[in-house]
Amino acid sequence: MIEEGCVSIDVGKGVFYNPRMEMNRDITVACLEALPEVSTYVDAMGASGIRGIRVKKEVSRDVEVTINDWDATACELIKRNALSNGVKVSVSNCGANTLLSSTQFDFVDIDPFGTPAPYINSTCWASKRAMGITATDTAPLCGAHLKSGIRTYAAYPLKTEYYAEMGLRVLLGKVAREEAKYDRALKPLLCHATEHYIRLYLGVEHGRAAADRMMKEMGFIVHCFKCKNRFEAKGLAPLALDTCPVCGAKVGIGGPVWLGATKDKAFVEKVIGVLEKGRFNKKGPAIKMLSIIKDELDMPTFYDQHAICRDLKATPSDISTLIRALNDLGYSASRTHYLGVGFKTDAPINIIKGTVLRLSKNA
Ligand SMILES: C[S@@+](CC[C@H](N)C(=O)[O-])C[C@H]1O[C@@H](n2cnc3c(N)ncnc32)[C@H](O)[C@@H]1O
Repeated sequence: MIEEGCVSIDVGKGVFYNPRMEMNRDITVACLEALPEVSTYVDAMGASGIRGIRVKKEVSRDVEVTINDWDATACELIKRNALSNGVKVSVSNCGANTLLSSTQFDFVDIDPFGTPAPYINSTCWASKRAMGITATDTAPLCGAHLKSGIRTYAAYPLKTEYYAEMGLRVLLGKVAREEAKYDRALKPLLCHATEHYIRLYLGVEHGRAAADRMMKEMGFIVHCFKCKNRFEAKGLAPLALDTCPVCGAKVGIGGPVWLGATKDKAFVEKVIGVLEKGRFNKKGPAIKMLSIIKDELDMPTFYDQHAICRDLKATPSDISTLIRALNDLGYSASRTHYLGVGFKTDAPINIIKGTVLRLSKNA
C-alpha cells in the first residue's frame, strides 16, 4: 500500500507504479482543480488508477472520472483501489486509441511508457477542453537519438545545451500539427521538462481562426554551434539561410518546433495557489519549479552560463547576479526551470559574453 495525496493505493504485482512521478501527479491534481470548466476526465493509461482516483478524490468539485488500461489485471486493481478509497470511477479495458477514437472527454490524460506519439492524434480528437501529455522518450525528443526523433516527431531536433527545451518544443510542435487538422488550437497552460520526462498541460480552442493563429507559432530555431548565437524563424517556409549573421560559421536549423509561449502565467499562478493550500507531499519542489516557470521569459531557447564560461575561460557568477546585470543594461532576462545555471535573455550574444566576462573579473 502506498499513500499519496489523500489516497491509499494497492500497487499490486505486475502493475506499473512509479514513485518518482508523485510530483507529476500532485501537479495534475492541482491543474484539474484550476480548470473549473473540466467536468469529465480520463486517464487513458491508468495502471494502478492512482492518477484518476486522486483527481476524483482530491479535486474539490465533482469530476466524472474514467480510468482505462488495456491490461485486465490493471483494471481489476483500479476497481479495487477505487472501492477502497470510497470513490466511483468508470473503468474501461481497451486500447487507448480505441477509447479515444470513440469517446470525447473534457480532459484527456495520456501517460504511456516512452513516446506518446502513437496516441497524439486520438488525444487531440478526444480532448474537448484540455489535455495532459507525458513523454519519457527524451533521447529522441532532445536530439540524442536523431533518427528515432525524426521518425517519431517529423522534426529535426538540434542537439544543443538547451536540449530539454528543444525536446519540449518538438513535442508541442507535433501536438500543434495534429490539433490543427481538427480546426482546433492548443493553448499551452503549463509545460515542464523534469528529470526523465516532459509533461504538457494544454488548453484547447476551437475554430479555424484559432488554428490558423496557432500555426503561426510554428517554425525553426537557427543555432550557431561556433559562437552560440541563435534566433527563431517563425513560419514553415524553407529558410534561405545557412551562415551565422554574427560570426559567419555554418548554422544548424532545428524544427519545425513550437516557438510560442509554453505557459499561461495566470494559470501557473492559480496552480501554485492550489498547491500552497492543499495536501501534497511534493508541494515544496512543485512550487519551486512552478515559481521559476511563472517568471520564465517566453523565448524558445536558453543559455547555459557554465558552457559560455568554458568557451571564454571565465568564472561563472551567481545566476541572479548575471540576470540583474543584463537587466541593468536594459535587456530582459530570467531564470529557467530547465537548468539551474541556465538563463533566458533577449540580449545579443556579444552582450551576454561581455557581461559574463565583466562579472568573471569581479568574481
Ligand atoms: C506509465 S503507466 C501509467 C501510469 C499511471 N498513469 C500513473 O500515473 O501511475 C502506463 C500504463 O499504460 C498501459 N498501456 C500501455 N499502452 C497502452 C495502450 N495503448 N492502451 C491502453 N493502455 C496502455 C500499461 O498497461 C500501463 O499500465
